[in-house]
Amino acid sequence: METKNDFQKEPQNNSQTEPKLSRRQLLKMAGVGGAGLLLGGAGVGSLFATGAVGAASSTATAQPAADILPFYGKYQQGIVTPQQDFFHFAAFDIIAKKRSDVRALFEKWTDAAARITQGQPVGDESNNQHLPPTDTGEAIGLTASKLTITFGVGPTLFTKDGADRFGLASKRPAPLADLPAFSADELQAEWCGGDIGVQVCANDPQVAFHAIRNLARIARGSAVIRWSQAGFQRTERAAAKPGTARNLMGFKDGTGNPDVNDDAAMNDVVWVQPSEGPAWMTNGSYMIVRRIRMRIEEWDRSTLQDQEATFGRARISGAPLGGTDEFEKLDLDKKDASGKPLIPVDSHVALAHGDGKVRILRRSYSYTNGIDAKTGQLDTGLFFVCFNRDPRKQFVPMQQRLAKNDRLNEYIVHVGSAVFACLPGASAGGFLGQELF
Ligand SMILES: C=CC1=C(C)c2cc3[nH]c(cc4nc(cc5[nH]c(cc1n2)c(C)c5CCC(=O)O)C(CCC(=O)O)=C4C)c(C)c3C=C
Ligand SMILES: [Fe+2]
Repeated sequence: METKNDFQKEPQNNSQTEPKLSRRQLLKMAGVGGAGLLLGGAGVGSLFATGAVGAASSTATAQPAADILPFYGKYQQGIVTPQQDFFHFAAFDIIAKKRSDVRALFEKWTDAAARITQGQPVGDESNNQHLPPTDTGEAIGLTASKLTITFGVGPTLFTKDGADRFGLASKRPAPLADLPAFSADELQAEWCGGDIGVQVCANDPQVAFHAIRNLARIARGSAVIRWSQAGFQRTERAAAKPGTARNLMGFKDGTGNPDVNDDAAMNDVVWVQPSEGPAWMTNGSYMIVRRIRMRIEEWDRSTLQDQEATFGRARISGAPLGGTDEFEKLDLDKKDASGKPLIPVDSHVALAHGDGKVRILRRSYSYTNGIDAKTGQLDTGLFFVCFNRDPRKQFVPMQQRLAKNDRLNEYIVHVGSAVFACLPGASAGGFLGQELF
């Protein structure tokens, strides 16, 4: 596919008769660093063109195949992909007015994402001394680091304040509804919503940041970042043994996830099926993100017994209480000698598990954002991410149970929330959202 972002466009006019402006003035006029780059305009374009110098020095980095995940395919990467070490999430709001502009943005984003996930710079290299570099450069010399970029569209892309902004209202799938308010919510507007959600994961934090930064740069004039959050888990290198990562409360987090290698389970839990409609969402998935702050100062003062009863699992092994192995079946009927359930009925796993019939795929990361200036407490927690086929039947009832009775609520507070319909994968030559826009 040949789509060029605004940084790749070559000047279109070589006239030498334009008034002389300093390079700095030209860059400002052109809105450099943003999509306002009016290179088609005669004056700016011509002067830039006359200044092209220098032989292009390659920024290509030899890429070990093991560090590259394919971009094109039936599904988007970053959903059933084994979890990478670092994460960067950005919610964007569209400022463009026309559906064709949104479509053009997705064409450009697809092209950029297809390149950077393969360890290539955004767009073709250019050594034009009078233009900003096409790529921002901080990933030069770095491997692709299993970079994945997963795009989703939020309910407000379809209707906002009752208005059918882009003529897409009739295409909104019913499961892409605003989440209901949950009883324990303390949501803050600055961590909520977004017309588009972009999840970036990689085994290097700079590679992940580079992706978000360049997508935002390409979007300038069409979309702006509404909020963003970086996240992490332990790196594979730091782990003495491979295994489930721990969250910031010190517990293994992810044990009870369905097996991402089990296609039947993924079709049941994650992927929107052809029968479910609309067609543009087949092989997509709904992504819920919740920014959940942990009151870790309180948590760190609670006893081990209380901590284990809160989750219903042992801290060190990760086994269900009363068991010995992390992956043994969760048996909520097991009782102690006095007839009391070994896994408390109000523990996190008991409530999340329910009858075990409704599942979600979690893909969360820890986050830390310095301190809360008002309280002096750490602003840290879990950036909860999950994928499901229909949030109304999966995430929502589960979170309703948790919000009402979960012992964990004493130590956490949900401050951010958003829901996105993650598009199906794109095929080479096509672009993400092609069926929608
Ligand atoms: C609505 C969905 C869920 C939210 C929100 C949530 C928040 C949350 N979870 C932990 C830590 C753990 N969760 C664990 C298990 C678990 N959690 C959910 C769902 C939500 N969690 C599910 C579906 C499950 C699995 C239940 C099962 O069937 O076994 C565990 C235990 C280990 C594991 O299975 O991953 C931990 C630990 C935190 C800290 C948190 C919010 C900050
Ligand atoms: Fe959980």
